[in-house]
Amino acid sequence: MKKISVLGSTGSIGTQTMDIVRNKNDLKITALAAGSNIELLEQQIREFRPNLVCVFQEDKAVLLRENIRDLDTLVVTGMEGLIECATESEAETVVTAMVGMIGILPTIEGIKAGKNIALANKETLVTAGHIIMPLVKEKKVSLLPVDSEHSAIFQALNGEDKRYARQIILTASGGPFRGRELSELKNITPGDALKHPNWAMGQKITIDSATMINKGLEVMEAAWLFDINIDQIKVVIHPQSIIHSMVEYVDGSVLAQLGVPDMKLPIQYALFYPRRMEMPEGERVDFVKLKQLTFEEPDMNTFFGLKLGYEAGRIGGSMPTVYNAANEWAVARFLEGKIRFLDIPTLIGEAMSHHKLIQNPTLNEILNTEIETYDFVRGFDRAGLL
Ligand SMILES: NC(=O)C1=CN([C@@H]2O[C@H](COP(=O)(O)OP(=O)(O)OC[C@H]3O[C@@H](n4cnc5c(N)ncnc54)[C@H](OP(=O)(O)O)[C@@H]3O)[C@@H](O)[C@H]2O)C=CC1
Ligand SMILES: CC(=O)[C@@H](O)[C@H](O)COP(=O)(O)O
Ligand SMILES: [Mn+2]
Repeated sequence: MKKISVLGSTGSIGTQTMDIVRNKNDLKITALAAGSNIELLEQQIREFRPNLVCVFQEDKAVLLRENIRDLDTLVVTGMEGLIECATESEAETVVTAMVGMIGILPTIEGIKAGKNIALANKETLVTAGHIIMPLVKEKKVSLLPVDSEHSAIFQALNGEDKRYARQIILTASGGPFRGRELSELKNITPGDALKHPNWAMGQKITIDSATMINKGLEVMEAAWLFDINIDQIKVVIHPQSIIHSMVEYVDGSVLAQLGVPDMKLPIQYALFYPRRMEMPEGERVDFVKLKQLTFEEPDMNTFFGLKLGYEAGRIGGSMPTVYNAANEWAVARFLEGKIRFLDIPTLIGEAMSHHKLIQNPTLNEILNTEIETYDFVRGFDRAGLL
């Protein structure tokens, strides 16, 4: 029986993780964490009976404590509470499925406590990969990707000598605006951008897919996970999202992982690796029905957020934090209807140009860079410069 803690249990990855736990006898939940959705969290607590839960928002934690006073589950709150869930004594693996840089500290503390990590929260690795990857080695824990592309790359590298990998081919759906010109993206609404062609996901990552900033983040995530140079990672548009990514080797051989677009497979693979578990109710790839798989070059002029992602990754240091923090701020404002779609990559570019690079930032410097970037983009917006 594997015991797991799920941070972000009420979200898209979190609820799919709970579906897997529900269908398998060999997983037990020991801790759960969420931001504020105590209604769903209470249902999860009553079903899975964890020892510990965290609700980040303090007033909601007070309410939840009251609502589950008939149970033994302990309710904690805030960043301390998230860290308690990440380090819960019985948990062997922590599923990091929170959205955003809030995941950095709990992930680091989980690793320090000897927990294996099933990583969905890509923002953590993008901003603090230089701290997390050496720590994973030092603590001899595993960090397995949940992100579909990175799970595919992991599978395509499995059993191979990585020195023979010539490049990683990271596939991208292209999002709902694939093929559009820059001028056609001016009046995009949140409703338009939330219609991903293939994947049902949380709002933030769905907007990131529409701007292709998700792919910029994923290029940096892959560089950390597979210890490979940014320029050995090539993004290719594959609108069907059936090939989840590929590795090309020096002899010209290309290994790919394919599957229907369903996150249950990479989540389950990360939880049970190296075992492959039955996915009984899962849909299968039917090549005859599919008929064709197609590929295109990404349009980095229209989707200039992706170009900025490569730039941030090449520069390194604190620049990926600026890229990520400006994006987190801008996506939240776009969803509130406060800024326009193209303001998202514009703000990232402005924040990157303004930033004074820190080469090898400490954790505090990363968190300060996040705050400074928020201040900068907020000020840029307030000054009417957008
Ligand atoms: N969805 C997907 O298919 C994929 C997602 N990812 C990555 O996985 C991560 C999660 O994405 P997704 O599941 O879509 O996101 P969702 O928005 O659906 O879920 C986010 C989760 O994080 C929780 N959360 C937010 N803020 C806090 C906080 N301060 N403290 C504790 N918990 C918090 C939310 O709780 P609450 O509900 O209470 O607000 C919710 O449980 C992201 O990094 C994303 O990029 C990667 C690949 C695919
Ligand atoms: C499911 C998953 O891993 C997402 O990151 C997905 O890849 C988003 O699709 P895009 O390829 O459109 O960014
Ligand atoms: Mn992905």
